[in-house]
Amino acid sequence: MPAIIETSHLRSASYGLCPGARPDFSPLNRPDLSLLIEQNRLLHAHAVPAMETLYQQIVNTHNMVILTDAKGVIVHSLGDDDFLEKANQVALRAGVTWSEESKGTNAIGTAIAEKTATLVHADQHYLAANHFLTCSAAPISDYQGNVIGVLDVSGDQRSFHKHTMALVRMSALMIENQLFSATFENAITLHFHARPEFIGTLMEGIASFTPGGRFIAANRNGLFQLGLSFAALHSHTFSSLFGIPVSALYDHYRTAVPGLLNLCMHNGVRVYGRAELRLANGAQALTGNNEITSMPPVAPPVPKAPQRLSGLRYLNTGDPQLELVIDKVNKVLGRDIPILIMGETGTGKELLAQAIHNDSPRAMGPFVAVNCASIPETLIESELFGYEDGAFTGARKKGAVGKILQANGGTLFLDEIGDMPYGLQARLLRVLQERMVTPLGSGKSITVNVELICATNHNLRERIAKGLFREDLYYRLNGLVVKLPPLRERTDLETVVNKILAAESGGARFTVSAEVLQLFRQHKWPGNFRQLTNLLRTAAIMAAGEDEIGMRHMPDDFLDDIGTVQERHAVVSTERMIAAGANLEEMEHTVIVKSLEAHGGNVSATARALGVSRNTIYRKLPGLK
Ligand SMILES: Nc1ncnc2c1ncn2[C@@H]1O[C@H](COP(=O)(O)OP(=O)(O)OP(=O)(O)O)[C@@H](O)[C@H]1O
Repeated sequence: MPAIIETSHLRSASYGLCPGARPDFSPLNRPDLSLLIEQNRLLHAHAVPAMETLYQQIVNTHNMVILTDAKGVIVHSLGDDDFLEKANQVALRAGVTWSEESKGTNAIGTAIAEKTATLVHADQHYLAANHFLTCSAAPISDYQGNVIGVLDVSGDQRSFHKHTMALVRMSALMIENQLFSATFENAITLHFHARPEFIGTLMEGIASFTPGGRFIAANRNGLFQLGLSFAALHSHTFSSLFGIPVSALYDHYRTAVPGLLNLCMHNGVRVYGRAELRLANGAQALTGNNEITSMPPVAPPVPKAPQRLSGLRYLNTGDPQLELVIDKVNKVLGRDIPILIMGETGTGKELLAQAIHNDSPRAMGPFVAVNCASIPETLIESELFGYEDGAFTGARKKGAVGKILQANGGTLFLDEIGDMPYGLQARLLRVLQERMVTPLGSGKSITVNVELICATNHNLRERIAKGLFREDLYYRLNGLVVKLPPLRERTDLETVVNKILAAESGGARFTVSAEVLQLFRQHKWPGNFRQLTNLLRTAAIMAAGEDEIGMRHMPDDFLDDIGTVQERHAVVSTERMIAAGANLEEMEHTVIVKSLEAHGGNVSATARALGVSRNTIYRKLPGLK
C-alpha cells in the first residue's frame, strides 16, 4: 500500500472510525446546503465549465465528477450515477461530507489532508463500505496556496482507468488558473514560459503586479518558474523579477502590434511573456511614468464571478437556428472577418461575442465591450479613441487609453452599433480601414490590431434609409451577419431553463414542474434571456428547501403578464361559451377557474388579475379553501 494511504489509515483509526462501520451519507439540510453553495459560489462558477469538459471525456465510463469545498463537502456533482446502487447514489450528492474525519481514507479527504492529488482505489478506502469505489482527487488552491476545494472523479472500481488522475489534475489546474485570472482586476498579469508555444497552455506561469509594478501573486507554475516562495516574492517588483521597468512594458503595448516579450528573469533564465494590462485608470499606461517609489500594502483582491468562461460549445444547447449560427461563426473564426450579430434585446448577443472571442486564436488577448447606446454621445469619442493630456476641459490630467487601443491584440465588441452617432461613424470607419487610431488631442497615430464584432437590435438598412447610419460603414461591418433567435422561437427552452437554474442555484438540483414549463413555452419573453434568468433566480430563492419549482414560486408580475394573456384567451372561449348558450354565472365561474389555474392556484394573484377582492373569489368558488 502506498505510504500516503498507510498514513491516512493511521489517521482514520485515530479519528475512532471502524472499517466495518456503516458510513453516514446523510447530506446537509437544505438551508445549510444553500449556505454552503453560496459560500462557494465563485469556486462553483469557475469549476463548472471545467467539470463539464472533464465529464465529456469520461462519459459512459460509470464515473461521476465531483466538486467539494475545502472541508470535503460535495458542492456539485455531475455524471452517471447509474453505476451506484440506490442506497449508494446518495453518497455522491451535494451536501454529503467526504472528509477523512467522517469517511476515513478516501481520495477527497486524503487530498485535503495531504494537500496533494490522491488516488484511492477499491480496498485502499478505510471503510469497507467504500471498497466498490475508485476515486482520483486533486486539491484546488487559491493564489496564496490555500486549499479551497477538491475536484474528484469517482466510479465503480472495475472501471478504473490510469489516465483519470492526470485528467483530474489538469482540470484542477485549469480551475485554479481561471480563478487566478479573475482575481486581479486593476493589475498587470504576465503569462510566461521559457518556451513560447507553452504560453496560453496549462503549463504557463502567471504572475500579477499592481499597476506600479509591485508583485501581487503567482500561480503554481509561476512560483515554480520563478523559483521563489510566495512569501519571498512579496518584496519583489516587476523589474526585479523580469529585468525591465514596468514603464517599458507599457511602452511595448502602447505603440506597435505587440509581439511576445523577451524577458530575463532574476535567476538568469530567459522567458517569453505576454501581458494583460487590466487597469482601472487607463491613463497610467500613456504616461509611462509608473514606477513605484514606496511599498504600500496591497489590499486582498476579491475574485469576480466568471461571466465569460463560455465558448461556443456551451451555447449550443440544441436549438437548430442557433446551431446554424454557431456553424457559420466557427467557419470564420480567426479569419479577420467582421461579425455582425443581430437580435432582440437579451438574446445573448454579448455572450455570443464573448464566446467567439474565447474560441478564437485571440482568446488570450483582451475582450473589450462598448455599449454605444449607453455612453452619452459627447463621451463616445473619447471613450473609444482615448485622449492625451488635457485634450479637453474636464479631461483627466494624464489622458486615457481609448477602448479601441485597450482591445489591441484582442476583440472589440461594439454593442448597439446602430446607436453610434453619425459623425463618429466616419471616424470608426477610418480606424477600421487604416488600422490606426489617433487619440483626441494627439498628433500621433497608433497602429491597432483588433478583431471587430458588432451587435444591433435595429434594422440597420432602415437606419441607412433614414440617413442615420452610414452605408459604407455598414458594408465594412457585415462580413458575416448572424441573427440570434428570440427565446420564444427556441426549441431548447427546457435545456436552457435547466442550465440557467443549475448556474443560478449554485448546484442545488431543482426540477421545473410541467405546468411552469408549459407557461414558459407560451410566454413571449420580451426581455428574452435577461428576463428568464432574473425570473429563475428569484424562483430558485423562493423554492429554497424544495425540489421542484412550481407555479407558487413564480413572481407576481410574471403571473400578471401571463394572466393578461390567459384572460385574452378566456375572452375567446367566452365567445364559444355564448355560442354554446352558457349563462352569465357559468361564464363567470369558468373565467375564475381558468384564471386561478393560470396563476397556479394563487388566490391573491388571481384576484389582482381579475380586478376583484380575494373575498369575491372565495365567495364565487365556495369549494376553494
Ligand atoms: N444562452 C444563454 N444561456 C444562459 N444565459 C444567457 C444566454 N444568453 C444570454 N444569457 C444571459 O442573458 C443576459 C443578457 O445577455 P446579453 O447581454 O448577452 O444579451 P444582449 O443580446 O447583448 O442584450 P442587449 O441587446 O440588451 O445588450 C445575460 O445575463 C446573459 O448572461
